[in-house]
Amino acid sequence: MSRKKAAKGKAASSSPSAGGPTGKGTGRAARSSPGIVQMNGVVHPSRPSGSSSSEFYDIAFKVMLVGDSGVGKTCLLVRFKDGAFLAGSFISTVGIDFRVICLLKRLKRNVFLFSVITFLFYYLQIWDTAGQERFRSVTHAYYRDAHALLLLYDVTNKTSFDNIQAWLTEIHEYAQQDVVLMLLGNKARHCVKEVQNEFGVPFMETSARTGLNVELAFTAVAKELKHRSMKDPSEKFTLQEYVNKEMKSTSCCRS
Ligand SMILES: Nc1nc2c(ncn2[C@@H]2O[C@H](COP(=O)(O)OP(=O)(O)OP(=O)(O)O)[C@@H](O)[C@H]2O)c(=O)[nH]1
Repeated sequence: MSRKKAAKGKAASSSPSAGGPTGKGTGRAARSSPGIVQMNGVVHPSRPSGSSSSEFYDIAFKVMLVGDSGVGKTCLLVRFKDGAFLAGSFISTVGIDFRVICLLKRLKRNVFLFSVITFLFYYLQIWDTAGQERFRSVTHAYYRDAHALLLLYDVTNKTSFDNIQAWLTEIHEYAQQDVVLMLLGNKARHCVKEVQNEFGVPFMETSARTGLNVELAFTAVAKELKHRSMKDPSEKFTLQEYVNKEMKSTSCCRS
């Protein structure tokens, strides 16, 4: 169990399969009562009451946060899940931990003369890994069934940037070939509208401290995963284009 999480009373897991549901349509297994989804001790609001279950379906994806120790993986996850910044002394993650986050998408369809609103639930099972070298063999085991990887570096720490290539090599070796990959430059101090990167993977800057682009990073990955799972070739979606468009349309200069 992660010391960091233990200190904060969060659940942790010790085996790659202990996380429960991943993959399309399996996110319902741990629902305990109407309105509540409980997965490994983490409780989330469920579907709106009074709605027919046939109107809904769930998709669960396993997303992993990887990158050097101290780049802000845990803080990014906490910012996304709780909307707060973990300030204070830095306690490194030990091993691996995960949290389940429910994203709700409102879909409007026209059926005859009526507009039908349905809700699509995505369960993102987000795994926070230890960045320290000594835990690398443990985290490799979890890459295999990850649907998406968010690779973080710290924009204020050149070594963490220099290590990206090594991380990419590792990812190509252990993760699935079609894994969704996104590079995040965390601890950004300014609003960055659009940045190119030399690694040929979708990229954006984030700040767990201010919240800059944090939600966008996760929702963009969820959208890409959803798009792939729908297998609808008529619907074109490009992760980098989506991110660039969203960044242009939002006023993100908050740091
Ligand atoms: N200024 C700033 N500091 C940050 C940001 N994100 C994280 N930090 C700080 O960076 C330090 C490391 O953050 P963590 O989230 O614990 O780093 P980690 O990547 O999970 O580290 P490991 O668990 O060792 O892999 C902490 O002191 C955080 O407060 C950010 O966006 N801006």
